[in-house]
Amino acid sequence: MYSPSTRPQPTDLDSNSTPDASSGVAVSVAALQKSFGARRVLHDLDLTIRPGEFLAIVGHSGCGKSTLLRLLANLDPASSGSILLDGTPVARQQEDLRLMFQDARLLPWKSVWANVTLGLKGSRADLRRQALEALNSVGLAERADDWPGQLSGGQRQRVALARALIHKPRLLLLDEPLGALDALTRIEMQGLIERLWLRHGFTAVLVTHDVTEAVALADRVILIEDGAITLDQPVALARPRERGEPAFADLEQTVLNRVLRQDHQAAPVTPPAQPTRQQRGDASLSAAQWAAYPSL
Ligand SMILES: Nc1ncnc2c1ncn2[C@@H]1O[C@H](COP(=O)(O)OP(=O)(O)OP(=O)(O)O)[C@@H](O)[C@H]1O
Repeated sequence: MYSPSTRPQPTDLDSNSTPDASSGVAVSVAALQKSFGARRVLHDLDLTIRPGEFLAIVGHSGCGKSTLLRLLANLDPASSGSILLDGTPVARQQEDLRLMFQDARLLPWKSVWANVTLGLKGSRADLRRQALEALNSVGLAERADDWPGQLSGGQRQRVALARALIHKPRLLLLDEPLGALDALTRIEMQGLIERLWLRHGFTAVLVTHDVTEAVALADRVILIEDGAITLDQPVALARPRERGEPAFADLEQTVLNRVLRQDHQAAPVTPPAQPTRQQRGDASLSAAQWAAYPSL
């Protein structure tokens, strides 16, 4: 086990490691606001991320997690406020960051290795060498000449990860990248992302619905609620983290309780009128089932 402050040296992880373990970018967000027409999604959001930090963002659907990520990536303009990467407006730091989404977004008519080197310039031999190196770091070098359609969902996400990392980003933005994967593949991918983050030292921002995933990976978990950050929870657990350990479970519960409390504090909503049995056309329900209808 190693603590967050004593990252393993690259050579502890594998022989292809990049030596710089502190190459992440500092992110500084101040008084950030974003509205879509009359709908105000983010308001007066302040956030500082340390170089090399792993931050997870959780929150209810529609709270503005992806919106914040898109602003950090400069894909959308903020309504007001500022986003600085190492003190420079994000618009001028595009080369420093890469994004990864829930779907791998690979070009189906290009081979796996050609997908990985998209946007890179160089001789074919050099690009292929770089692609093989990147694919090797995600355990997929032997699939370099396959087509994306021949890969599983998890393998496609590995290729997307290789495609992001080949650019040596200083900031990696992850928008629910494991959301479509089965539970086992998801845990394997979490381990891979953690190892690559430890090796390369980039700053990572992960949007996730999965509180366990957030606590497993992040140095800090923030909760967005009503357009602002309402929880900023450090996760000072040694890595790699053991999900079954009491300290892990305690933190997981702390975050989960806070997320769920939003529901209890929300303004009461008038439930829609229940349909009559006749309107629903369902005579097969037992009296007990019918009584429990709202939860069926
Ligand atoms: N381009 C857009 N135009 C109009 N409204 C938008 C646009 N993008 C996002 N929104 C709105 O902003 C709000 C936040 O959306 P966002 O995608 O950031 O939520 P989220 O927290 O990532 O949700 P989820 O967890 O479901 O992905 C939503 O109400 C959404 O409808």
